[in-house]
Amino acid sequence: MTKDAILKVEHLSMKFGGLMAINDFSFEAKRGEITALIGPNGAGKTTVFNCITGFYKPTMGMITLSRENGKEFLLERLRDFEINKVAGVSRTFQNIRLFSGLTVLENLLVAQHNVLMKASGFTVLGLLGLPAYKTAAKEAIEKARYWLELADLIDRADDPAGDLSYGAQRRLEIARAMCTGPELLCLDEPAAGLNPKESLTLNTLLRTIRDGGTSLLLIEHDMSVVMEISDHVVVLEYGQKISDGTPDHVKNDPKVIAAYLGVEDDEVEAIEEKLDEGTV
Ligand SMILES: Nc1ncnc2c1ncn2[C@@H]1O[C@H](COP(=O)(O)OP(=O)(O)OP(=O)(O)O)[C@@H](O)[C@H]1O
Repeated sequence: MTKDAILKVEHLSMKFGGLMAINDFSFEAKRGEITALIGPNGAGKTTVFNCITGFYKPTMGMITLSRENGKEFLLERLRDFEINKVAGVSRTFQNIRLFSGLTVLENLLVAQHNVLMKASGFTVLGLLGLPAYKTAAKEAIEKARYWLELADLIDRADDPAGDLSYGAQRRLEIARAMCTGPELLCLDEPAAGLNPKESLTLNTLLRTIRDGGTSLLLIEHDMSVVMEISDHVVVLEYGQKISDGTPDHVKNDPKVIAAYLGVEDDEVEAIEEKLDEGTV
């Protein structure tokens, strides 16, 4: 059975003044898969992410998110908080954005603030006495503990988030995003700055998230992570798609090799001709 697309990006363009950062870019992310968006520095990956998650309004194009219940949302028409709350898309950023003075557990409870406030009826009395609030608070703690276990952080639950190692802080950010119950999780360079052991722990966490039914879209420079865990890789160069397929397909695509090595277009064509002739 072919998987359906959770995210469809069609003819996306984004212009900054005279610079066409993204130029007629289309791709799909399938439900239940890890899709990686890769490309050399300045290729436009973060810009695409910012368009999907509502931080930028695209100059042109359509971004459709299809939820599991069949509801569809045109993300370019929603505001960033609606993309999270209504369309079920969560994201992390290149720079870690935790409350470093709060404990690890508190960071995950803050992420569930909306659910808790709703259960309180938005009143102080509600916070103190409503059974609905007590139930919601208990569920929020259970959910936080569940994600702390999976992120291998349960032993650090009561420590300030700022005391965690860099790799552990990255996992905490991902756990925090998962506490909002997304259908699509967008990760901006989750492996940046991690040591090899932390990278392996991250890979396990990301696979667990996918196997639990959440689709993932990630920007990543660390090819060991991309090739190891991605089901599907999309390659951008100068705001345009140059390759799209399985990790093996992309890894062997002369255009991708050329983009990363800085080879000229005519040299790529020469390599492609040789590949077609079977002489390389
Ligand atoms: N807010 C902005 N205003 C003007 N130009 C921008 C803006 N954001 C990005 N750009 C430009 O758009 C192009 C794509 O940048 P982007 O950050 O999306 O690339 P990237 O692939 O994420 O790069 P990196 O891998 O280095 O993070 C670059 O030329 C960048 O300078």
